[in-house]
Amino acid sequence: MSSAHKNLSVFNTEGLPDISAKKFVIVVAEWNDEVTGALYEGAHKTLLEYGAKPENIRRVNVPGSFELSFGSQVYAQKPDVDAVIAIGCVIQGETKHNDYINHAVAHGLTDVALKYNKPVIFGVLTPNTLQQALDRAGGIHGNKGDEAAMTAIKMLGLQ
Ligand SMILES: Nc1c(NC[C@H](O)[C@H](O)[C@H](O)CO)[nH]c(=O)[nH]c1=O
Ligand SMILES: CC(=O)[C@@H](O)COP(=O)(O)O
Repeated sequence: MSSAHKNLSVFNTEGLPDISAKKFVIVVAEWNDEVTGALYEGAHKTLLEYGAKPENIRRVNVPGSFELSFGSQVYAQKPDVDAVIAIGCVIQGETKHNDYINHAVAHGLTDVALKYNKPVIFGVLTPNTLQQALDRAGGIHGNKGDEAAMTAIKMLGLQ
């Protein structure tokens, strides 16, 4: 189902775990920072809204989305980190570069989550245009950052 038919900021909030003692790291790609900044704000706001403490949320920047996997691993390996949220926006260009980045990040983040047995969330937009990104970073389709944060919360409820 596309974001046009399921708003990214609307979710079922029944049965959520207590995250008041949970520690989160949000790794943010600096490329397309107009978009990634809005995604970060959405994720940060959502974590606070559902019970995380401000002092338990840390932001870390990396140059681009390709670096999200390594940046996430640096923090996922820390015993006191409960979940990592990776934030990025990879906009299609003239070449296939975006495809290589997107596939690398998707696989890389999955590998980190499985290696360190903790949630590592794919909060990466992969739009064709900047407008599609803006529509999903607090625009008409909601905020992917909200969704990424809620996903982290729900995955912590599995443990
Ligand atoms: N074009 C985008 C990039 N490109 C940069 C890569 O992510 C990476 O930093 C570089 O290839 C060096 O390893 N990154 C994005 O996040 N978004 C883009 O649209
Ligand atoms: C995803 C990218 O790195 C992209 O912005 C690069 O653009 P291009 O494919 O036109 O070189």
